[in-house]
Amino acid sequence: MLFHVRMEVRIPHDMDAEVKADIVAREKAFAQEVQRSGRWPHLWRVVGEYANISIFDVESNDALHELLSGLPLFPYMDIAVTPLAKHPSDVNA
Ligand SMILES: O=C(O)CC1=CCC(=O)O1
Repeated sequence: MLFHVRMEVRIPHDMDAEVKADIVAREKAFAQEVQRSGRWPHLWRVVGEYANISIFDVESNDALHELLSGLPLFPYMDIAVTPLAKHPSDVNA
């Protein structure tokens, strides 16, 4: 199942710099591990925002929730999920 996911990062401005750096480093390592597994085929920065647009390819809603809630930045992100279905005019469908 494919999902379009928008993540807006909202780290508190008063977070300790070392704590922030550790969370961001763990986020990167986790994200790259999931990308290498094939379950996170697209990760794009939204121009001008501390936000990303991602495509996930996972087996279920529950699998996506488990993955997203495992992100180290999860407590500091606003996340919007859009489930995707095949478009009847898609020549690749
Ligand atoms: O910086 C972001 O958009 C948040 C994030 C998601 C995966 C990652 O490595 O950073």
